[in-house]
Amino acid sequence: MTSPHTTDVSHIAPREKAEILSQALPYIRRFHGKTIVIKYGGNAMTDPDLQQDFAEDVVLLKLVGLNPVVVHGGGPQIEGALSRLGKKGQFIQGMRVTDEETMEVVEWVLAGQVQQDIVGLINAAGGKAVGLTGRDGGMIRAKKLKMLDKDDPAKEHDVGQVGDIVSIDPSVVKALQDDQFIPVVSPIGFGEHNESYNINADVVAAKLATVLQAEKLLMLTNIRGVLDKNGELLTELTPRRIDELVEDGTISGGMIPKIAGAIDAAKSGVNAVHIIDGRVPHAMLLEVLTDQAYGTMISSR
Ligand SMILES: Nc1ncnc2c1ncn2[C@@H]1O[C@H](COP(=O)(O)OP(=O)(O)O)[C@@H](O)[C@H]1O
Ligand SMILES: CC(=O)N[C@@H](CCC(=O)OP(=O)(O)O)C(=O)O
Repeated sequence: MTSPHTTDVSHIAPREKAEILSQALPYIRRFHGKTIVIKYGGNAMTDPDLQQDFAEDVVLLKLVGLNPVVVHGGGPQIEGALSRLGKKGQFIQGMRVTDEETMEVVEWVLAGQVQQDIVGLINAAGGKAVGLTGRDGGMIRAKKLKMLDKDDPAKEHDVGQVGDIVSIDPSVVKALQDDQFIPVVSPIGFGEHNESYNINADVVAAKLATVLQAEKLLMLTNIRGVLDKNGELLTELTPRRIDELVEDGTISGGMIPKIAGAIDAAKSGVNAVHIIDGRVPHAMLLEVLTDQAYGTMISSR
């Protein structure tokens, strides 16, 4: 019997199943030993069945010889915790304005709850996940983000303890990978005086992919990819086209830091950068192990 969320494949004959599996071989060979950074967005992780699929896919990729590194978000989960405290999140250009109390909530929700949920699911699926924040192993050094208004650069917004990445030392991630662990990273950095910073998870994923010289960066979100003004999926985007779409307001909100991170990673040598729909079961396997193109691919030029 299949579990309620699993697609029923009992009608497929064993020979056909074997054929389907064997078609993954060229991809497994191509990506064997390569690092794949997966940004798991807070909006993509709201369905428990999809979460389980996600964890199983991460384990499968690891067991066939790839090196997945998960960077998770948790925007909606932070929002839920804030509202229980009677607070409402405020965003400027896709970044959460983070006062001291909000920072405490962010650390607690991301590192204490979301990260540990993902670690538990991956471990239950047969992997060996280890949760980390940017503090662990001195991984993510940050400073206060200076945010200039996008329309009037003379104007500055105070977004509180939002971090701008100063440097990433990936040695702890590499050490874990070498020992067959799957790192699960929360987007929290530390400053000169040991203060914590809230960093957008897309920004962390993109920078980590660059520093690790990852083969791929997959950003799983709650939408088909980047859409144009008419709601049509844009399957490939260049930096120039992206500038136009941000300029005319087609790209807004949480898509701004995502697309900015995606361009940075593509320009810095990450071979393939994709924004894909995390609501599609096994979105990651489809993208990595089949020739099917999904979502939006961001090119470097
Ligand atoms: N042009 C666009 N195409 C697609 N999504 C967009 C666009 N502009 C803004 N968005 C918004 O960006 C959201 C994805 O960003 P975000 O909510 O931060 O997701 P995540 O939690 O996965 O990081 C979409 O759900 C959509 O509301
Ligand atoms: C500075 C900033 O905005 N940090 C984000 C961190 C979590 C995140 O990025 O979550 P998603 O990937 O689900 O959007 C926040 O506080 O919501």
